[in-house]
Amino acid sequence: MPLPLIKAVRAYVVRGGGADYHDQGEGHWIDDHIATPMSRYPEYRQSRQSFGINVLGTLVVEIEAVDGTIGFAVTTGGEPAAYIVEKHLARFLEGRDPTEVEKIWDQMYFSTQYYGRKGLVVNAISGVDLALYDLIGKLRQEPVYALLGGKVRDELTFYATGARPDLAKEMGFIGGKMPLHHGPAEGEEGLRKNLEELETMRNRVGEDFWLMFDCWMSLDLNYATKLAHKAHEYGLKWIEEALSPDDYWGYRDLKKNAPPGMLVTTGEHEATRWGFRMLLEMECCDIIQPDVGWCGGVTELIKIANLADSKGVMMIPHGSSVYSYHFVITRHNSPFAEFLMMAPKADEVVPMFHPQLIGEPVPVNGKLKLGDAPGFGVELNRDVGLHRPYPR
Ligand SMILES: C[C@H](O)[C@H](O)[C@@H](O)[C@@H](O)C(=O)O
Ligand SMILES: [Mg+2]
Repeated sequence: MPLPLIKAVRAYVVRGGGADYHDQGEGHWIDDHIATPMSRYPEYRQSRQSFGINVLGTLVVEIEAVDGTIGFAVTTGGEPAAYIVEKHLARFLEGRDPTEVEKIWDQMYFSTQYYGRKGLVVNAISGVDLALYDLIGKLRQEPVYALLGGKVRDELTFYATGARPDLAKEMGFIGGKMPLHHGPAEGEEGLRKNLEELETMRNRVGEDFWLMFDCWMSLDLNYATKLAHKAHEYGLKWIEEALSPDDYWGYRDLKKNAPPGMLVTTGEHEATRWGFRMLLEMECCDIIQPDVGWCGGVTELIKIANLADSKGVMMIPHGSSVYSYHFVITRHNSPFAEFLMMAPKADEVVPMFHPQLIGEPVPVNGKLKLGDAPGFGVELNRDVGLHRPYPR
């Protein structure tokens, strides 16, 4: 039974949290002296917003079918991504059958390959692809996880990312991923401070609760190797995104030299099956962490997840709210998921993409049973100040 054709594609931008979750107000843990590749410049060390981590804002993609049904999705991209959607990608959707996701993805990717391949362009493609799956689910009255082969487990289990893994333990999460606060530019003193923070949290959470460091691309191989070995004394479960996403050789060596039993993870800033094939075939990591809103969307994440599964590698998506939840629950090699603590003090569970998604589910006691509402099961909050910069 063919579905109603696509009538219109629209791209909006929104500021203030939501999918561009680094776009937060003053005093938020997510912008408090977190180590980054820019930390080598003291003026950009205290705040990631100072160098522009929140410069893009949220991209909202809406796809309307001829019967008036609307699918939508949000991701990081703002006005430049909206331009790419309206001026370049929309032509491959309007007038088409929404179920042609493979053909549409192929045309979006290869028509932009000369200036895209990763980053902003693939964020835009991802936003369109996610909105397509939301539309197909709404037209078929099925949740996206049903379109992907159905649940392989009854509920999702989460670790929490934030400044307070001790509070995350009290809230029922299986682990806490801490932002790394000091990079190589702060020398031995910074390394010592990193380890003191880890020791403090280990003493608060006990021996069995998972603790991880998220290094957000800030380290060099030598520092990362040293940190891994010293952190091993405190039972660090994994060291995440220690190096530049392009340094496949460094990740290969870090994984070889990491302490036995410590996991090396990366991938949130990697894109497409080709990027993840490189990570997998060079044996760069033990867990890949694509963001479904940045790696190419559901259509591409299916390919990425299957590549990882064929090599016995876990695929634990970077936190992206319902967009990763609907995928994770259908994958055997995704036994748990990430939840980003978006409360400023990481002391309470709030919806990750708040305030953009009406009905956005959150873990309770570290667990979540997805409902059977169509699509991704959420509606767009139209009171968030949607602006369409490139109307057609
Ligand atoms: C906490 C990290 O610095 C990032 O802000 C986070 O978004 C990402 O790296 C993650 O894995 O959640
Ligand atoms: Mg990360």
